[in-house]
Amino acid sequence: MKTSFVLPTGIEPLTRHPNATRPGQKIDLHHSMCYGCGADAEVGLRIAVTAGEGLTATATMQVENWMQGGPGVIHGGVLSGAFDEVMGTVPLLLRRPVVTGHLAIDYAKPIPLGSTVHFGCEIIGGIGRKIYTRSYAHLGDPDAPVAGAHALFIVIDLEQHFADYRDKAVHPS
Ligand SMILES: CCCCCCCCCCCCCC(=O)SCCNC(=O)CCNC(=O)[C@H](O)C(C)(C)COP(=O)(O)OP(=O)(O)OC[C@H]1O[C@@H](n2cnc3c(N)ncnc32)[C@H](O)[C@@H]1OP(=O)(O)O
Repeated sequence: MKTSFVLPTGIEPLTRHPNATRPGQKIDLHHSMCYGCGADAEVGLRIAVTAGEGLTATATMQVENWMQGGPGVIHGGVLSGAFDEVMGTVPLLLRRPVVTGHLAIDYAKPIPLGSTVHFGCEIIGGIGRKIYTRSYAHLGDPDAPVAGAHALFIVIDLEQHFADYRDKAVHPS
């Protein structure tokens, strides 16, 4: 798939954490009110990410009517959010919390409402706190991708990063 994302030189291979979620098992919820994965979110993508071998994962998302952009097809921003969620979850296989620094999406085909989007994702490697990932999406045939993505995630100190915002957090009612 065509992309203008340029990977830097010097990316080092990374290693799966020995206690990471086993292949075939769902990677634990980030939190239940998360727009990307939360079961209690008022509006959300409800994406479940399954660990694969090594530093890979898969996920699916149902394309619901509220996700419409152009007539009959998914909004590009929704797809972008889905890629962010899928790729942002995979660094949990390293047991390292991250936030997105840079996200680049390549849209190859329109995705109709009612589709099931299948995602594949892998960690390419890292440099210091920077973790590079790539992902692709298809509608059932992995040889016919409808979109692709690359992202740079930055490892954070979870407590420190959100310290100034926790009083704004919403909780399940
Ligand atoms: C979300 C909760 C986490 C829990 C995990 C559960 C997973 C659930 C899934 C969640 C999925 C959803 C996830 C979401 O949606 S996360 C929500 C969206 N993202 C954010 O809100 C992040 C906002 N940004 C920041 O907080 C800071 O800018 C961060 C923390 C990212 C870096 O600020 P910090 O002061 O700490 O570090 P630094 O500035 O020295 O940068 C460090 C290095 O990175 C390089 N760099 C930085 N930006 C870019 C860039 N754009 N292109 C290229 N490079 C970039 C930078 O040059 C440096 O490299 P080097 O000079 O050292 O070589």
